[in-house]
Amino acid sequence: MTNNHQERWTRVKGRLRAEVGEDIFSSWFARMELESVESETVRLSVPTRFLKSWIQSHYAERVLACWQGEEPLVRRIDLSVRSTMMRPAAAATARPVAPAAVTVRHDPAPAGVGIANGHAAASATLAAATPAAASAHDSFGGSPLDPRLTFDSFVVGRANSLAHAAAQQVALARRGDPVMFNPLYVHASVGLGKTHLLQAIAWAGNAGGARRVIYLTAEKFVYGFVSSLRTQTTLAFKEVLRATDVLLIDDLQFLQGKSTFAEFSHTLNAMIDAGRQVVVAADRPPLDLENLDDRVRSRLAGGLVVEMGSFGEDLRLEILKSRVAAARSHHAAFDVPAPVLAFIARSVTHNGRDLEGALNRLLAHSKLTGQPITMELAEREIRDLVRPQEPRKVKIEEIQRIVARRYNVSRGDLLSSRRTANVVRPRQIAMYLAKTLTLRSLPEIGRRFGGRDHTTVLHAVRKIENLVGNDLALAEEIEAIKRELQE
Ligand SMILES: Nc1ncnc2c1ncn2[C@@H]1O[C@H](COP(=O)(O)OP(=O)(O)OP(=O)(O)O)[C@@H](O)[C@H]1O
Repeated sequence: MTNNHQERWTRVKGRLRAEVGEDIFSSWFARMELESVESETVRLSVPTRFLKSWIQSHYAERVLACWQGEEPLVRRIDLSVRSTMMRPAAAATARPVAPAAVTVRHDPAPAGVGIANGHAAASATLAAATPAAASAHDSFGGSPLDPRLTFDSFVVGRANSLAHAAAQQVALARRGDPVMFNPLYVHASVGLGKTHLLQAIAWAGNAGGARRVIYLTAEKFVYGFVSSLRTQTTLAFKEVLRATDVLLIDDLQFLQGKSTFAEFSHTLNAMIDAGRQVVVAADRPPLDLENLDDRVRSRLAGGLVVEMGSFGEDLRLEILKSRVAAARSHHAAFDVPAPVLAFIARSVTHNGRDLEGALNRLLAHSKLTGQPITMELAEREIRDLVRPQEPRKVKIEEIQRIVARRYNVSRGDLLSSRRTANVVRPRQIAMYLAKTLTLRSLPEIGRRFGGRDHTTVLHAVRKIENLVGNDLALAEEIEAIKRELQE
């Protein structure tokens, strides 16, 4: 590599620094090095996989554009993770890492509105995301962490206060402290903050460096296990997992494969028995996880199970305000009038992701046109995010309770093996409603009705379907139960 290349690299870094600001530059690019320049390809390296994937997903185009600003012929940036084994000199001349106190903020590009301190109380005790914590986490083989997802940026409201408090407790515990809830199981529908909360625990838990906290998506757990089987290093994989103080598993509903379940079950048991903390997030309660065997399911249900409910309007408004504040730290001209924020909080009711999407559109508009955000503009921009009210989600237990009450039997009767006519018909109606009003499969419904076979459920569903076609009174009765369940 020539001096010429190095000089160019210095200028490219200057451009990058000017574009993203000193904080972001020192957090993400300070340890990036030029490896070589070969005709149209520039090869760069970073020390960790986490840095690589973060830069690739958030700054790839920007790095390329900065190179092209210096050298128009460059077409491709090839980013690799450099091995410290191969380059001992690199360690000796290591550049200063960004100071631990730097709060990493997200690139202010329209695609991502950063998040500001939404919950001031947490910030005094829980450290913010730092590259140091990220690379520690990365070296344990965890899934990539998003520096925006910290306790600081997690807004607390009625829907999530219990989950938040439990998560903080886990994050603040010290090695050797008695484990209070194990496992901590958090469930919520899509986009209500499960990943945010788990990653906040990972950032805060790893910040002090005293404990080993690993965040893994279920997908990564499967991948880690399968690839360790392939390379015959399963023992090493197990050892890494079992040597962690806190294991965070996200999206458990995606866990796949019989041997992976067995491995998950061993890991869970080994960790809990050794007094180490496990935190699991999923989109449904443990009892509804159809793929797991009963022992794992009951072990998961045996700790603290917390549901995060849907956001109320107040919480939505607070989340929006905190995001506007974060965006303003990059783009000071971004001002969303209070009535517009109130309108979004009232209309975009679905989840955190839609709220983020709504604000991103307004931010993009503000950046690209420089025009003020008006109510008219907001109504136009977020029209497709305003969804009609979805019918309330119905739980199988509720169906059983309401059907039992209406037909004057007990819920226990519905689950029992009794076959008297006064119990058989309500049981069939309840199974029919479970199939038509929930997304549960036939085997799952069978299990929830006292461990019955799926063919029994199928028979019940068909039976009631036939009856309602001919029996008006029964059809009306079932409609009334449905209305009661949807209220
Ligand atoms: N309480 C909160 N405070 C601030 N932002 C939140 C909160 N809850 C959710 N969000 C934001 O909403 C978006 C979606 O959240 P997240 O990815 O954590 O949801 P999830 O429950 O894990 O969803 P999925 O089931 O799809 O995995 C993220 O941008 C997240 O930061």
